[in-house]
Amino acid sequence: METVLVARCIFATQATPLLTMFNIILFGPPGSGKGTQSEMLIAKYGLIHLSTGDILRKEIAAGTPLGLEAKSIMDKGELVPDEVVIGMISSALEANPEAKGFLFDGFPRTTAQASALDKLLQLKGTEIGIVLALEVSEEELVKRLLNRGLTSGRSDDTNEVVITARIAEYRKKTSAVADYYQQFDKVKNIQGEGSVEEIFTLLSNEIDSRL
Ligand SMILES: Nc1ncnc2c1ncn2[C@@H]1O[C@H](COP(=O)(O)OP(=O)(O)O)[C@@H](O)[C@H]1O
Ligand SMILES: [Mg+2]
Repeated sequence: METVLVARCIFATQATPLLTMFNIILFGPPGSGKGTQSEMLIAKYGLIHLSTGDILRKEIAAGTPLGLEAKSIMDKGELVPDEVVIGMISSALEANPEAKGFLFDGFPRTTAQASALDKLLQLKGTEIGIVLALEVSEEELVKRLLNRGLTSGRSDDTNEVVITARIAEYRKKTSAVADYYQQFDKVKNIQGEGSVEEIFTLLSNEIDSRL
């Protein structure tokens, strides 16, 4: 027992070690801070970051057939078909057999994706540990996304019509994902307005309480 505690203290000065696999969904509307907080969380907990948006944008940049198909959908602020993103996540899970845990960002975006993810994780003998849902007002979301559009190079961030369509798509199809995980008592709502550090502390405290 003592040895374990000492080992934990040594590790704690660098990163918080995960003793068993722990998987997190960072949930919230576009612009709620998922990407920002993900970078900090993966560094702290040694998780593998799986952002379907980032993977799709890489496909677009590489000019692959998948990227071409995805671009026309994403430019309208709509969701890429379930089977496409589920396939991407399935490959990413297979490509990281040694992972201590995964941080899902921007996925699942529909309840069909959520139940597919549960099945994929079950096959690996693991599950979602917690769904952290960032709450941000619509006014603040639009402000942040337009601001991100000034530097992100993302065409879907520069047009307010597309931004509004993405938020509407979130309310129509994605918010139900929180209800899906609520039935398993896995959702924790987090105040997503405030400084990046304040929000990071709230997220970390929730994770630490479940480890
Ligand atoms: N706590 C925060 N306060 C203000 N702006 C933030 C905060 N967190 C993120 N942002 C900004 O909001 C925009 C969207 O954040 P991002 O992390 O990309 O969101 P998401 O991945 O959920 O779409 C970015 O320009 C980012 O710099
Ligand atoms: Mg993002």
